[in-house]
Amino acid sequence: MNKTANQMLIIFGASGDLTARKLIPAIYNLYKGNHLPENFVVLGASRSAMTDGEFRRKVVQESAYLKDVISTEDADFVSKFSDKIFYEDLGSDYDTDYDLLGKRIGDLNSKYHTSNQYIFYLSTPPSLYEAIAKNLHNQGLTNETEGWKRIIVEKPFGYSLKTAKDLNTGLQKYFKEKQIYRIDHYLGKETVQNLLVTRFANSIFEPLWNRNYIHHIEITNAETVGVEKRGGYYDKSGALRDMFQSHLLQIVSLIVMEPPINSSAEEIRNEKVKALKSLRIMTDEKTLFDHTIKGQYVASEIDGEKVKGYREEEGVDPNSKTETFAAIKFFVDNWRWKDIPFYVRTAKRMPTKVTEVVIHFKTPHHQVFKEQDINNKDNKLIIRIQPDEGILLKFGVKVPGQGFQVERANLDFYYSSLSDSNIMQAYERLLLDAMQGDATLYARADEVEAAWAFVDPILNYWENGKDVNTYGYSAGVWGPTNSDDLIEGDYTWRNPGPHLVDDSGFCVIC
Ligand SMILES: NC(=O)C1=CN([C@@H]2O[C@H](COP(=O)(O)OP(=O)(O)OC[C@H]3O[C@@H](n4cnc5c(N)ncnc54)[C@H](OP(=O)(O)O)[C@@H]3O)[C@@H](O)[C@H]2O)C=CC1
Ligand SMILES: O=C1O[C@H](COP(=O)(O)O)[C@@H](O)[C@H](O)[C@H]1O
Repeated sequence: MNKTANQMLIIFGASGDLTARKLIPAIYNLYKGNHLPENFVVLGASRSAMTDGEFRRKVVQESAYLKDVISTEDADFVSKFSDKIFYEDLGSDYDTDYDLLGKRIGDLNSKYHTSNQYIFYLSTPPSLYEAIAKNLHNQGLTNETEGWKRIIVEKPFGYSLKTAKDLNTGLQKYFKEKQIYRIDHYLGKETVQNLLVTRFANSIFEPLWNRNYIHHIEITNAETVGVEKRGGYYDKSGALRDMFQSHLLQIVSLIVMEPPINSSAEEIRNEKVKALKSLRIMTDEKTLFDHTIKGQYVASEIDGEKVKGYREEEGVDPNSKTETFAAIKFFVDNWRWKDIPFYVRTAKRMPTKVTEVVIHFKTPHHQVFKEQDINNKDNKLIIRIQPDEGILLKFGVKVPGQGFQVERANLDFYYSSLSDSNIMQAYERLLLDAMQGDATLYARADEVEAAWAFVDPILNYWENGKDVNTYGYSAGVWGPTNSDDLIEGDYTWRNPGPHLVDDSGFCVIC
């Protein structure tokens, strides 16, 4: 394991939700797991007026996200952790001079020996990224003559291809690309990283991982929750920008990519960029009409409880056409994947929370056993990203008795069965990587732009095209009924339950 050097983490937008809900709990767990260096401090910065003590109380002692954890800890231990946290009020906006902030960073650096090594974490609206970068630069805080400097930026990284390019250009005026870490918390999930290992550390899958053996690929990302308190943000974003452009295209790139020559950040990211660039961009309205479906949840009852429709949510325009369901069919124009359809859907207010990838293999080219029905014909490899993380291979076995009746059996692996199943949460893993200077699990500028290049025409069509429908679906079902029509042939979406293997699943033949 790499050693983590002395450093300071400076969080902008520190008064916000992400800092309290994800960042400070992640840092706490890293501290507890002994992953932080001896000389390490966190400095929160935002416009809200707070003292160090008030900020510590907000994000540690009184934090709803740490309360349960710290209640079981020794008070001294918690207090030692709190002592590493500081706060600086930025004044009325993020684009004034940073003299006071610069001085505070300098003072903390001298007192706590953080070796002029700084990570700036931008947990603010993206419209502030360039101004923050410029002001840091003006303070000499981007200069690496003494100690490295890194900047982590949160999603959404852009609103379109153009805005993503503008953001890249804006940041690159003040930071070199190697200093910029674009976070995508799905890349911090063990099971997403395991896509690389499953493919490239085994010789049994890769020979089959192509158009000769794979019939189609299906990815489902479903959440039971609605937009919760983020209606204002979500209504301007929608499922395609919120989940598909970032997290799901990251997963797609790991499935599509060619083997990298080694596991370095640059080699892996080079292959991911090539993969994203090979997605066939849909330009004509007919293809966009046939291959994309958008939907929106309407009021319904789930388990006897009334659930609001999307348009009734706080912060949402009552006439909104923003999608809470998106399903896209697309092709990949390269040697490996020619003509193999990919189906990806993401949605809120689904029956269960699940993210999984299903690789559907082709049926044997000659049918020896005629009794096999369509659902039992194809071998499937199901890679469960969350929850009940694991992998399931479905294959045909003979039903005992006369004749050759074929049924499906399961070969399964669960992460929970590993002896060291203490899986680091995504933000912990990603923060630790950035602290150690490993950008493998962060998106590079060209990667983000390639993803936007694919998504932009769909968004343009959905926003301005002819005959675009936003189909309603009741909260608690698997989206608009016509979303099954997207899938070619006799196939439908696999609508999974909360567990990798469903109720009938643990028997050998099922
Ligand atoms: N919360 C989450 O689960 C996730 C968040 N993100 C991203 O992380 C970033 C931060 O998110 P989150 O903490 O939820 O956001 P919040 O709105 O809760 O916090 C952002 C902070 O930024 C400061 N701020 C400055 N200008 C503005 C402005 N115009 N509008 C709102 N806040 C402003 C505010 O602090 P002050 O007024 O004190 O300066 C605020 O506390 C965003 O880019 C978001 O998209 C990404 C994934 C998940
Ligand atoms: O980035 C986001 O992700 C969450 C889903 O994350 P998960 O780790 O719980 O799968 C989603 O709810 C949110 O809308 C989106 O902004």
